[in-house]
Amino acid sequence: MDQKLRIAIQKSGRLYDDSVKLLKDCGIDVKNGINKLRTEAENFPLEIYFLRDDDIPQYVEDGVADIGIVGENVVFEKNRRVTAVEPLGFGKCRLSIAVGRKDDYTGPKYLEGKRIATSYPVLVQRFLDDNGIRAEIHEISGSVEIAPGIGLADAIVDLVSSGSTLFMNGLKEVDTVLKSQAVLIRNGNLDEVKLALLERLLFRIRSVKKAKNNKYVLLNAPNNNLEAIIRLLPGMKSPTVLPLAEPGWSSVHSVISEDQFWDIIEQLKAAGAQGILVVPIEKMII
Ligand SMILES: Nc1ncnc2c1ncn2[C@@H]1O[C@H](COP(=O)(O)OP(=O)(O)OP(=O)(O)O)[C@@H](O)[C@H]1O
Ligand SMILES: O=P(O)(O)OC[C@H]1O[C@H](OP(=O)(O)OP(=O)(O)O)[C@H](O)[C@@H]1O
Ligand SMILES: [Mg+2]
Repeated sequence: MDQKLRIAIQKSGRLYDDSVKLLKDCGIDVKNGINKLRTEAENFPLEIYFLRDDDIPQYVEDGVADIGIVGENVVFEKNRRVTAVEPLGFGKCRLSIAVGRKDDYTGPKYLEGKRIATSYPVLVQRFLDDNGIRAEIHEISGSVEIAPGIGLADAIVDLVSSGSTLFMNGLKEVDTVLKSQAVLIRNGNLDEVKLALLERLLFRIRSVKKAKNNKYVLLNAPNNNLEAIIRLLPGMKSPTVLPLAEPGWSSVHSVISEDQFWDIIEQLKAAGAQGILVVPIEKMII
């Protein structure tokens, strides 16, 4: 039987939708029957295990799964011997310290002698050690934001993205212990066949990521300023330039990265570009 790469992803929760979508965007069909914890992709040699995210680093270290998708926060907390191969750009959050809205946090020293509730005792202890602080850690597995309000702790360390959970519970974010996003991790001892499958998958993941970070741009440029406009547009090799039916004008096609996008568009307009169309890219193979 041909070997399959075994991937562990979260069964349900914050990373589930994006993990399945990433595989779909890579052209891999994942059929997840309700409550089915294991499935096989139809068009790629991939077997998918649906697990609690906390367990994924251990499964990958033990080689029960070859690769996994999990938050960096969990990878660092669990401290398993796995290799992070690719950041995935979703599940972005931060592990932050929060205290009561009226508390006067002055810096890490504020935590000296205090009680801290968290689901991340390892990362919190490391933060305390790095800052030379002694404090009492209360490990709880969820609903951490409730702890100060019910007298269980003076401060918490928990995941934050919009900050609305903290706000709803009368807390404020005062310091960040770790910034995190979902990553692809792998077992350290994959054989050649598995490594080749991983390379195929990674190639697809990188193409999908690149496409998300870039836009296809089409615009009309006056020929008398074409050189200046082309200089603003690097493109994958160089921009495509086609003559328009109207004399004196050209159609210019190119690719712009998301982070430079608005800057370049403003400069293009200033250089006389008109009818600028911006189109999402589905895959980008370089
Ligand atoms: N508010 C958030 N915004 C963005 N990403 C988040 C947020 N909260 C958590 N994450 C990321 O998603 C991961 C999974 O979060 P989730 O809350 O679903 O975990 P969980 O409750 O521990 O799930 P499980 O049942 O699998 O143990 C976290 O480890 C983190 O990497
Ligand atoms: O800053 P916010 O956008 O409010 O997000 C923060 C919340 O998100 C996560 O919980 P989640 O909603 O995933 O629930 P869970 O802890 O029950 O898994 C995290 O544990 C926080 O409680
Ligand atoms: Mg969990």
